[in-house]
Order: sequence, then C-alpha cells, then structure tokens
Amino acid sequence: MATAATTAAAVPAGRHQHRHHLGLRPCPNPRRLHRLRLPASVAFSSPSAPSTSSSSSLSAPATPPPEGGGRLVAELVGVFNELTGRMGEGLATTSSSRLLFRALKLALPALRDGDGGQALTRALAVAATLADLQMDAEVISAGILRKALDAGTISMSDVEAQIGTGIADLLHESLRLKVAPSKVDVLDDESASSLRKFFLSYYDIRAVILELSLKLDTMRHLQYLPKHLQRVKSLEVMKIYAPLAHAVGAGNLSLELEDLSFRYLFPHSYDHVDQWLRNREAECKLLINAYKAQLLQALKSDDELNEIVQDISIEGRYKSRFSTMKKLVKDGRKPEEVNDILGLRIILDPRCDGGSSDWGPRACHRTHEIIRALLKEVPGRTKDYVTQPKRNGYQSLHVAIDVSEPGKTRPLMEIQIRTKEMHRIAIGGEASHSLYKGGLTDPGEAKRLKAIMLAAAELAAHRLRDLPASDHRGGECKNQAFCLIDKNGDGRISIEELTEVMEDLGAEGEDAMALMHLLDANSDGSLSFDEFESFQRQVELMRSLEDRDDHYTKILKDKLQTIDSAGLIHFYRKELGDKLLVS
Ligand SMILES: Nc1nc2c(ncn2[C@@H]2O[C@H](COP(=O)(O)OP(=O)(O)OP(=O)(O)O)[C@@H](O)[C@H]2O)c(=O)[nH]1
Ligand SMILES: Nc1ncnc2c1ncn2[C@@H]1O[C@H](COP(=O)(O)OP(=O)(O)OP(=O)(O)O)[C@@H](O)[C@H]1O
Ligand SMILES: [Ca+2]
Ligand SMILES: [Ca+2]
Repeated sequence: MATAATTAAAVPAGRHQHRHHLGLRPCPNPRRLHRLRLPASVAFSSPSAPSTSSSSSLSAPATPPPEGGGRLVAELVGVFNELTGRMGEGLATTSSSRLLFRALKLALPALRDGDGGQALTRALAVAATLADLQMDAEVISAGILRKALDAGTISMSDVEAQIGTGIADLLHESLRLKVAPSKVDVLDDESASSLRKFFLSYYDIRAVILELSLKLDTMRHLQYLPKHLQRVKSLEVMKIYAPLAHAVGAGNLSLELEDLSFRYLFPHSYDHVDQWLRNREAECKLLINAYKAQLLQALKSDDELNEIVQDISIEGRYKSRFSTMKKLVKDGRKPEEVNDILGLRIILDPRCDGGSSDWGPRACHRTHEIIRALLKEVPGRTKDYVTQPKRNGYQSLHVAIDVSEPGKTRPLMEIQIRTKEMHRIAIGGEASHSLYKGGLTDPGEAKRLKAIMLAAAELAAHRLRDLPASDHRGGECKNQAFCLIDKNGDGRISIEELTEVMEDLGAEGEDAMALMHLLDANSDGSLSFDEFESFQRQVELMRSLEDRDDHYTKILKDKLQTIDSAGLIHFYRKELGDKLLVS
C-alpha cells in the first residue's frame, strides 16, 4: 500500500529555534480576544418512553384493553405522551401541553379514517419529525392539523375557533409557502437559489421548517403518485427543500430528502454511485485510517510545528452516496473525478490563535510543508483559503493527494488544514457548513437569518410561556395527560370530564360510562391518579402489540436527532428553551 511510507525524519528538519526566531509576531497576552463560546449542545435527551412508563408497563394488564370509545381515549393519551416525551427538555410547558392536547383532540377524529388508514400514521410521523427537530408545541400541532386540513376533514375556521390564532397564522403561512414553487416557470439554479432565499426572508421560519417536514412525508410516500409528479416533486426537493434543510441546520433531514429525490430522479445513476462507492468503501476506509495515523505521527514529531501548536487532531471521512451524487449531477463528473471521496481534516491548536497573531496561518503552512515532503500532492489543486479567506470568512488550506499505487488507481484524497478557530467559523460561524451546503454563503444574510430565528423564538416563548396565575396547580403536575382531562383540578377524573374528552374525540356518551366501569378499580365513580396510570400502562402495552401501528412506532422509535449543533434551528431551540426557563 503506497501510504505515507516516508517517515517524519524525511521532512525538512525542524529548525529548533525559539518562538520569536520563527518570525512569528508575539502572542498578545493574556487571552486577548473575546472568544465566542460555542453554543452549548442541544439537549436531545427527551425520553423515548412516555413519562409514565415503568418496568411494570410491560406486564399483562389487569383489565383487557378498552374497546370502542375507550380506544379513542387510549389513542389520544398514547400519542400525547409519545410526542411530549420527544419534545425535549424544557419545551413541554403546561401551556404547550394544553395546546398539543387540544390540537390532537381536533385532529385525531379528522384523520382516523382517511387515506386508507394511513392519514393518521402519516400525520403523526410529521409531528414526530418536528418534535425531533426540537420544534415547539405550536409547530408540532400545526404539522398534525395541516395534514387534516389537506385531507379536507377540518377547516381553517375550526382551527381558529378551537385552537387559536397563533397556529392558524402558522398554517396560513405554510399554505402560502406550499404554492410558492409553482410561481416559478423554470426551476434552474438561479431561480431555485432565489426561491430558497425568498423562503427564508419573507416567510415565518417556523412555517419553513413545517414545510420541510411535510416534504419529507411526501417523499416517503412518493410511490403512490403518478410518475410525472414523482419527478416534479423530487426536482423541487433537490433544488429547494434539501438545501433549505441544510441551511436551517437540519442536516439529517436534508440527507434523507436528497436520498429520496435522487433515487426518483436518477434511479440508474443512484444505483451506479451506490455500487461504485460500496466497492471501494472497505479499502478506502483502511487507507483513511492509515494516512491519519501516519500524518499525526509526522506532525507531532516536527519540532518547528510543535513550537507553534499545543495540540493536533485529525478527522477522516468517506464521502456519502448523496453528497457524491450531488457533485456528479452538478457538473457531470464521473465518480473517479470527485476529489474528496477520501477526506482528512487536520485541526491545529496554535499556542496563540486568531486576532492579529499569525501563529495560526504559520501552523497551517508548516503543516502543508510537512505533507508535501511526505505525500504526493496533486499540482494545481491546492487552495489556500488561509492566506485568502473566502468572502464568508471561511479559512482552510486544501490539498489533493494522489493515493494511487502502480497498477492501482484510486480516487484522490482531500486534506483540509485549519486551526481550531478557523474550524469554529466553518462549523458554526457565518461560513457554517450548513449554510455552505444550503447555498447561503453571504455572511450578511447568515447574520440576518439568525436574527430572524431568534425573533421567532421570542414570539413563540411569549405564547408558550406558563403564566403562574393561570394554572390552578401552580405548575405542579405529575402526569400531564391526567391533568388535562381533570379539568377542575380536583385530582380525580369524573364521569363528566371523561364524557367531555370522549365527545371531543367523536365517541358516544355511553362509551364514557363503559370506560369508567372498566378503569374505576375501586368503584367510586371516578378515576384516581393511580387508576389512570394503570390505564396508561395498558395503552402502552396495546400500542406495542398493535400491528397496525408498526410503521408509526418504528418511525417514532427511530429518533431522527436531526439538528446540527450550530444551525439556525439550534439557535431557535436554545433561545426558546432559555426564554421558557426564565418565565
Ligand atoms: N463550512 C464551509 N466549508 C467549505 C466552504 N467552502 C469550502 N468548504 C469545504 O471545502 C471543501 C472543498 O472546497 P474547495 O476547495 O473550494 O473545492 P471545490 O471547488 O468546491 O471542489 P470540488 O467541487 O470538489 O472540485 C468543500 O467540500 C467543503 O468541505 C465554506 O464556505 N464553508
Ligand atoms: N476533507 C474532509 N475531512 C474530514 N471531514 C470532512 C472533509 N470534507 C468534508 N468533511 C465533513 O464531512 C461531512 C459531510 O460533508 P460532505 O462530504 O457532504 O460535504 P463537503 O465535502 O463538505 O462539501 P462538498 O460536497 O461541497 O464538497 C461534513 O461534516 C463535513 O464537514
Ligand atoms: Ca376532576
Ligand atoms: Ca376510582
């Protein structure tokens, strides 16, 4: 294997000078720059099981699962618990739960029988995607209601009257967005790019995220549409929605959208690329690891570099199907002409980084020298964005390395060299990877989008914040579903309260009586907290046993965790979480 056979000793000898002999400008002291802290990572820690789950939840139920109207309540409680469980810490405030509960009561009956039994499953999958994108209760509720609106089983005035104007506004906005692409005659690169910018600038950004989740739902069920519509929708997704998902920081959602649209648009090339990458995958991954280890050793043993840096790390990656496909489609390249199939990224931690110090660039250039001495650099392919940063502030030095052996050609390997500070900007700053992938490389625009996202969080927090006086339990509620049904807050669910929720779900009055008989273990005519919890355990068991819900359950369990740690959604979620916390 023609890996970096030369050892570090072959590298031009480090000059062993003291720091100022290297011609470095002195390191301003102490830590001179207001170092922006990376935003704390988002808590994805929403429990996968509803809050009421316990080890006993899988034991056989004391009473048989309810039938008829009881089943509707079971469905409501089950779905409610799943979604609030996925909403992430801090977002499921009492006001949020109330809103979601109301939305579910309106949407579940409206969706139950539609689309050959698929309508409800699909609406709930949309809701799950939105919850995993760390969206708030308004957006999640709007996702479910939009499916009911599209099915024609509820109207906008139902939403306004029963849920509120906040959600109705969001839905109006999402409906406006839905038709926007049809206003463009030709979907070339330019119009697609302006459409994406238009979406982000002129529409409520939460409606854009809602639309993205709905698009994912459409793409997952594209097989039911006629061929020409499959192509039109896939093209829209590839040109507008997948880059938009990248731009807002929903990386995995974007990958799934790309994958699905590529498969429909170019089934043959998709298979071809998939096959091509698969055939080389094992060998290339070994090569990546071998080069990584050898480079790290060479860099760490170079005295000159070690004078400048205090730490060096290297990341490696093998390019994904979709990302490779995109390059092929973009300019008609062959897979072997994609020059970053194998990728390494060297991240240097200079003893003094950023500001007016030139230690960072010096470290990058010294690293480049070491690589040149060690590996076969492809002439004319080097890009020095360290000396000449891109307009968006992106800095990194890129070299292409020929890793072929005699008689064995291989794809090129790209090595990116950057400092920690440059990396921070590339990941989360205005040159962020999600904006780069989303085709939004203008820093002014990136700043503005972030401001819009933060303003949206402020507004949402305003509506979802709990007002202490408005809650007769003072915010104390061990079981949200119980408290929402127990309207008068006396700690018991009366027959009137049960009847009310069942009527909202479209069940008959006498069904409430039957359910009460079934669940009221001590026959006192009302449901205590414990009696309700035992019902919930049955609901969970029932859901886990149901074949019909297999698909939905899988989607729910298969948590997407789709948000980038530095994308716009991340900022939204963090801001909203902070705002709800202080209320
Ligand atoms: N985060 C971020 N990464 C960037 C940006 N520009 C380039 N990159 C990264 O650098 C890699 C290579 O970019 P370039 O050297 O400009 O190469 P290119 O002309 O896009 O290369 P090919 O399309 O592969 O020929 C990309 O694949 C990204 O990983 C940017 O603005 N932001
Ligand atoms: N040379 C590299 N070494 C290590 N990681 C990389 C390298 N290039 C990209 N990555 C990372 O791999 C992930 C997937 O990126 P992807 O390959 O889809 O795009 P890209 O190479 O950055 O951009 P483009 O497709 O425009 O070349 C991202 O997290 C990206 O930061
Ligand atoms: Ca009560
Ligand atoms: Ca009782």
